[in-house]
Amino acid sequence: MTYRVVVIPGDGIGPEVVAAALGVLRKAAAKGGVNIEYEHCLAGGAALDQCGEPLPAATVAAAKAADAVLLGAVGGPKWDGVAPHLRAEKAILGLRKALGLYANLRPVRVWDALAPHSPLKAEAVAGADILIVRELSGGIYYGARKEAHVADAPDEAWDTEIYTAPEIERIVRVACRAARLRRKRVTSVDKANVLATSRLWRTVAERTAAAFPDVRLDHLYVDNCAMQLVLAPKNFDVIVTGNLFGDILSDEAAVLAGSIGLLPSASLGDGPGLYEPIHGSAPDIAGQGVANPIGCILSAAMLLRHSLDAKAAADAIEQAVEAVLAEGYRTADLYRPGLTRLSTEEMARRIEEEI
Ligand SMILES: NC(=O)c1ccc[n+]([C@@H]2O[C@H](COP(=O)([O-])OP(=O)(O)OC[C@H]3O[C@@H](n4cnc5c(N)ncnc54)[C@H](O)[C@@H]3O)[C@@H](O)[C@H]2O)c1
Ligand SMILES: CC(C)[C@H](C(=O)O)[C@@H](O)C(=O)O
Ligand SMILES: [Mg+2]
Repeated sequence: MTYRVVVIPGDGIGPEVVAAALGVLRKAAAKGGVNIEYEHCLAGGAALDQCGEPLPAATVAAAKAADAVLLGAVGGPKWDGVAPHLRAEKAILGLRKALGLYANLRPVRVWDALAPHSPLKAEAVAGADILIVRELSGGIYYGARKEAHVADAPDEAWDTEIYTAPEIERIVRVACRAARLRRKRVTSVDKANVLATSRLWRTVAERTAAAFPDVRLDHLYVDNCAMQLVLAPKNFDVIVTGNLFGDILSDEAAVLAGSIGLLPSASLGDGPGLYEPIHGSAPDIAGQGVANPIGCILSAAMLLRHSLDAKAAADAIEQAVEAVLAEGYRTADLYRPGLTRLSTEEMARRIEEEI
């Protein structure tokens, strides 16, 4: 059979890391006998420039009809002044909603070769291996808001956080199932000392996890979690949390790994999955060929594993990344004297060769 993958390069470093990841994906798929047809689509600022809207209907239709979507990143200062409904970031939020992607898996793995790169103590981060399970289709991202174009000088704005019990149940189930395949611990993160949504979250998390007696559930307030993540990252196995807290904690956790350019993600629902690095369009380094493509490359590995049932090809990519890092190859974000510095494209080619 032939799988269909929609490719959305997006903006800034998006097209650079997606080109790199596609080379690696093609190599791993060819070696593993996985047939893939690719269709390139527009979203974000690139779509706004070409079609006048950040998420064209054709992109949504193609994504819905595909087996999976690989996305780079969207947004950037060029489009920051547009009306709220035209913001490039709306493309991501719209796509997640249209595809019903409620479970965002953000694995944070500290590769042995990179522990010394962390600004934290190498012995504190070495071996840390955390899976952040972020609720992706609800919460404050999608609640009602009062919003006006800043150009109209509004004097008030608000956002609303809503969570329902079924939304919380299904994401906690995802976390518990994932924990069963790992170290059987789930930390649910909320702000239940202040927020009503968090108090519901905590109650429903307890109730849901009771059906997984082999999994140990504990709770942390998000402010404490932010601190514990950098103090004692090895105490975490699976973290399950809401949309906004998951967004923030995953960028923080990238510091453990050494660079945000390393972290992949899978966004899953009942249809095609969306795979993207957790970083943004990095306008400060776009166009220089220095972006770290590994987050996007590992997202392609997650795509193979979760949407194309191609575990061996996914493993091959992850092993190649580990080997290339162990051999001392680094993009600019992780470069140190004595190691070998590679461009975005060179890093991708090195990983392809390793496969
Ligand atoms: N999924 C997405 O498309 C997504 C995610 C986050 C941010 N954004 C958008 O991206 C734009 C820029 O956001 P930001 O600057 O806050 O976050 P960012 O993640 O783009 O960049 C933060 C910092 O990390 C660095 N960085 C990011 N990716 C890197 C990589 N692969 N290799 C090396 N360094 C890397 C950047 O150079 C920058 O210094 C904004 O418009 C934002 O809304 C999009
Ligand atoms: C671009 C933005 C909408 C997005 C989010 O907040 O979900 C990003 O930060 C992410 O982490 O994927
Ligand atoms: Mg983010």
